[in-house]
Amino acid sequence: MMRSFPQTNRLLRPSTYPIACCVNQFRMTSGSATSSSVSRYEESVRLLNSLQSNAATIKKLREQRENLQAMNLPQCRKYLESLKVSEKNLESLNIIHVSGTKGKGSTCAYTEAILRKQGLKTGLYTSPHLVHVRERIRINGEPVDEKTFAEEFFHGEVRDFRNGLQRIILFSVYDIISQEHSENMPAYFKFLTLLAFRIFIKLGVQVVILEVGIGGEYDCTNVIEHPKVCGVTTLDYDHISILGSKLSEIAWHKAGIFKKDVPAIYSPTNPEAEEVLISRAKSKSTPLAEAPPVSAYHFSRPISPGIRGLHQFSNISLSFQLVKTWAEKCHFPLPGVSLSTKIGKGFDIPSWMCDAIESCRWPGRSQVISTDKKITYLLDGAHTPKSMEACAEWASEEITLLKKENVKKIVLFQCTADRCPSTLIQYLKVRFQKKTSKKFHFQPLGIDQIVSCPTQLYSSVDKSADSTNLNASRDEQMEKALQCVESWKESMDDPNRITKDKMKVFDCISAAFDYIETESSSQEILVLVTGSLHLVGGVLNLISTKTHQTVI
Ligand SMILES: Nc1ncnc2c1ncn2[C@@H]1O[C@H](COP(=O)(O)OP(=O)(O)OP(=O)(O)O)[C@@H](O)[C@H]1O
Ligand SMILES: [Mg+2]
Ligand SMILES: [Mg+2]
Repeated sequence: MMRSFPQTNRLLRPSTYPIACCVNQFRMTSGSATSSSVSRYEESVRLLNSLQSNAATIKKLREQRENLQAMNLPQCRKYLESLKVSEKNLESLNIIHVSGTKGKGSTCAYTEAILRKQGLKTGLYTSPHLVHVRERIRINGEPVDEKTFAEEFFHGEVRDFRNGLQRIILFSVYDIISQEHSENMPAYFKFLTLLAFRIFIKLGVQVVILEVGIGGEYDCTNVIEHPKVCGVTTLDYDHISILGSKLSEIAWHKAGIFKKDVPAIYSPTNPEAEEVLISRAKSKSTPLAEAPPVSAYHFSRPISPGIRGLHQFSNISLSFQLVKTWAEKCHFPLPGVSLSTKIGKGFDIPSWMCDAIESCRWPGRSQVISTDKKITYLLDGAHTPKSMEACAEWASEEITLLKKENVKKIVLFQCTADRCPSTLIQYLKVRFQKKTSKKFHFQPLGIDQIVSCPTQLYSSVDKSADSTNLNASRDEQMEKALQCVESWKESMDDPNRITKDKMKVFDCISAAFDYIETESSSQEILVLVTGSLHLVGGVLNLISTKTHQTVI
């Protein structure tokens, strides 16, 4: 059924496409970098990857972090100005802005799925990607197509023959930015954020769900000044070298997205972090509420959410709050939902909303894939203490449900950036408490072997591949892989019984994947892939190319 919007609702009218352009008198199309053998899309990805900072640059930048962080937003404003993206254009996107440590992507995915169910044209901006960089920019839940991505990226041009002079007018993001800011090109994430805004505006989406990259206060998504509602998901320890090592410090950054008179809702957190959220909201005149437990809602029927795991219920509750608050602000009626319910309180969840929650797909998070090679993959991109705990709990339940208790279990694990292998890996061994018939008992995950590798897909780097990540050096990642297997051994009850053949390190994901496939020729195997979303993405990439299954 097509949905018609209230005529009076100015807010939901799609914006007009900004005619950002710059004139290049000198460049001729024949001189373009696109050759017939390289598609325009591949060329876009190669240029995008050239904006990634390599490991050595990141180290250098770290030393000047304070200054650089503060520069981020003023720079973004300059780029937007060059692109002729006005505050009004951004406001017309009716943005829902989401920060937090864990569950941002999942919360955004649920929020998007619900609003799309009501016929809205949605834009969704998330990070990181699993296989294709286009996954980060979604239109109506689907990754933006290659053509649109490439067109907005570079070599979008029209010719102007006025006054007998041929002028080429550029309108794509890379062309404009590289012409006007050649000395100061935005880095990868910043560039993608600008590109996403341009694509959303061009396609006239009616709502954008915008995931923060890192932190909030200084994140380039925070260039938006008038979101409709903000959300803060579960807080945990991550990016501590940037955000601080206390939850209260982390909360300060996350609350940086709060805006005057724009309602914000947060998932429950510890008292110190909550205090910071509340005081920052107060100083910014932000109406703030805590999302209630999922039991506060009245579901019209039992549901089986599209993203598995009990931890997802806090994300679901937050998405309900974001949707309802957004609808209220945009005067967009939600059938079966009373918009007058107070923010932070439970409300009736009609059956169409249950359908949306069930149909939501967010690969790489609590995902199960069985291949015909006698391998069951459990994939989850957990990479913080809380998410590793949630992952272990989910994996253990899944193993029981799938009746794979007695199957050989391998963990394919890597931990990246400033995260600590020994802190994270202990959760895989932890025997968590499971409640059965009013009794608690401990259930081990029963992992027999660990495999680790850098999060690089192949041993040689292809700079035009979507999966290219130059942020960490191969040597650093190999070092981390060795630490991972050692930490796993140390976490065992009897480390001396762990033999070398139970601890494998490979130089790329593909080599690790081939090893696991070979192992499965003689026995059934269950593989838990976790510790990094880049690792999970690489494995999904290999499963889909090698087994031709649709996995993302
Ligand atoms: N509410 C939660 N509590 C604990 N762990 C969670 C929660 N939601 C998601 N996770 C875990 O975090 C991982 C990443 O989920 P998701 O992509 O939703 O979060 P994110 O905040 O976008 O993460 P990233 O930092 O990678 O952008 C999942 O694989 C899952 O293990
Ligand atoms: Mg993160
Ligand atoms: Mg994310």
